[in-house]
Amino acid sequence: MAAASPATLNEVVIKHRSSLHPRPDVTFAYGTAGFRTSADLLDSVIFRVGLLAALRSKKLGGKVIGVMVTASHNPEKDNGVKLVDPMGEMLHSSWEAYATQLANALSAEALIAALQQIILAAEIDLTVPATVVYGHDTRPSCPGLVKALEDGLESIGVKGIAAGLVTTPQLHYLVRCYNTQGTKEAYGEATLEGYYQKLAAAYTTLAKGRHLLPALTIDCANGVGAPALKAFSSVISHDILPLIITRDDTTTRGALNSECGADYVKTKQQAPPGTTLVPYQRYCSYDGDADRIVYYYADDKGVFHLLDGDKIAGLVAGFIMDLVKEAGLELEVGVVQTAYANGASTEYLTNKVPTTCVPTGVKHLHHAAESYPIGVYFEANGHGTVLFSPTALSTIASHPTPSPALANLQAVTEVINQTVGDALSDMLLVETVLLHRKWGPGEWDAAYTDLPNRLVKVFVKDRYAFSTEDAERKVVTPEGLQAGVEAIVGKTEKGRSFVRPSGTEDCVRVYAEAATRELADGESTFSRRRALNEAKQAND
Ligand SMILES: CC(=O)N[C@H]1[C@@H](OP(=O)(O)O)O[C@H](CO)[C@@H](O)[C@@H]1O
Ligand SMILES: [Mg+2]
Repeated sequence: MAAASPATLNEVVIKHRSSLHPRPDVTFAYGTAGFRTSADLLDSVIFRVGLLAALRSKKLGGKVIGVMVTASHNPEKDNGVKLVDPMGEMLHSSWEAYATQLANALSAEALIAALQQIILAAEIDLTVPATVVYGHDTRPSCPGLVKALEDGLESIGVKGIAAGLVTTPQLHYLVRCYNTQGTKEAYGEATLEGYYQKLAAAYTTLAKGRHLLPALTIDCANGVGAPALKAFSSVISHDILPLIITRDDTTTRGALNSECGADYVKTKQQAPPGTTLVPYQRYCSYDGDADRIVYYYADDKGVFHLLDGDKIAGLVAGFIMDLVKEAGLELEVGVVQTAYANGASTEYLTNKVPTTCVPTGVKHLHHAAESYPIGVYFEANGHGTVLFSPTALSTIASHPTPSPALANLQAVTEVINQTVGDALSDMLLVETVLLHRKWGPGEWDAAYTDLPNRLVKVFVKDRYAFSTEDAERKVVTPEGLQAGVEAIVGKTEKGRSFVRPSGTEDCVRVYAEAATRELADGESTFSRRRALNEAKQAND
């Protein structure tokens, strides 16, 4: 057992170390994706995140807390950091304000005062030993920022466990493994090798006796997904999972997320330039930290088709429902989406399963999915996973009648990363369903046709002038804007449009969909103009 820590902060050490990580003249906010901005502004923030992670671990009785240094799909010059709570979930929202408070403390003295306030407010016993595991993506700014994090940890007397280069979902996996080892909820071995072996074993079970699909081509966004996927493919037989790994250049400066990756493909609705799509072959793209995935293919006319998070949710939910039924179990499957889910997907899903719509951000989806025995959640952009409740897991494990469906369901619980969306693990689940259904991308896509849609950014003076309700589907302020949007939507066939402030960028997002491309474009133009007009008045 680790020795107890001193009951007070070593203020001299913290002040001195903090002076080595001076704060720039910028206001920071811990948002939907933690702190994320230009990498050259983050040194002080990450030093302070080290302090906060240690406090969080102490608060939770010494449970292992995770810190991931990444800026996901952002350009290479950016970076970011987020904290991971003990079961591999996002930092509890009640602590986001503490993170913001520490990041914005103006001086070393103010930092100490902020720490003391948090210790008091959260009733933290400093004598509890803390453990923090941390990892990073492939950005060139990571080594320096990780050093700042280690300085933060050391200055509060915490050693930390370096996980090194990892995907975001691998870090979440490790955190959960550390905190559950030796218990009946043991999630796996707390090593990358353990992660790869767990997924490989589950997929091997699921693929057994099935006819192989042609190779899947993966665009790794020139990010950390590339080394992870290579490590994974070395532990699984190529005969079971033939892969063609592309966009795997993690050394050329500027290559990360540049004209490739899940965000590029989803936003541009096209394959990365230079990719020749062979009709009806499967392609997928990860994002820069490999927690998102989208699939796509070309039909025989060469037309591009996107199979995004909504399509994955539909595919996966249908498959799991069938397995549950075949295994003779009674477990409800529910799907969680956000307002960005294509209206056609929502219509398709609500006819089959209970669905919930929640505000943008994984923490909202994850939380809502926990209320179902089996909760499938996906953002349209490809971030999502499947959660099995403890009751569902024990029902599956203890079911008295063995069957292939039961064995497959059990393997699905292992192949899917239940801590957070995981491109690699989601990919294995999609491949599983296609194998079992004997489907190519065309058959998968046939479930429903997406309504044409448009997502645009609107730059306003103050995005905080925009507030929403009804899971962000209605804008409350600026006043009058919602009425304007509704007037346009009312006149549009299958029209739907909403306006909300982004939680990660300094802009307002406008989404519109309609029966035809022309109508969707027109609707988005009107909504955008209305948003600009109302914002002008609200911001003046
Ligand atoms: C429309 C869209 O894709 N929004 C993204 C984006 O959030 P915004 O609040 O829209 O900036 O970043 C989030 C964090 O990565 C992600 O969860 C979300 O889906
Ligand atoms: Mg990501």
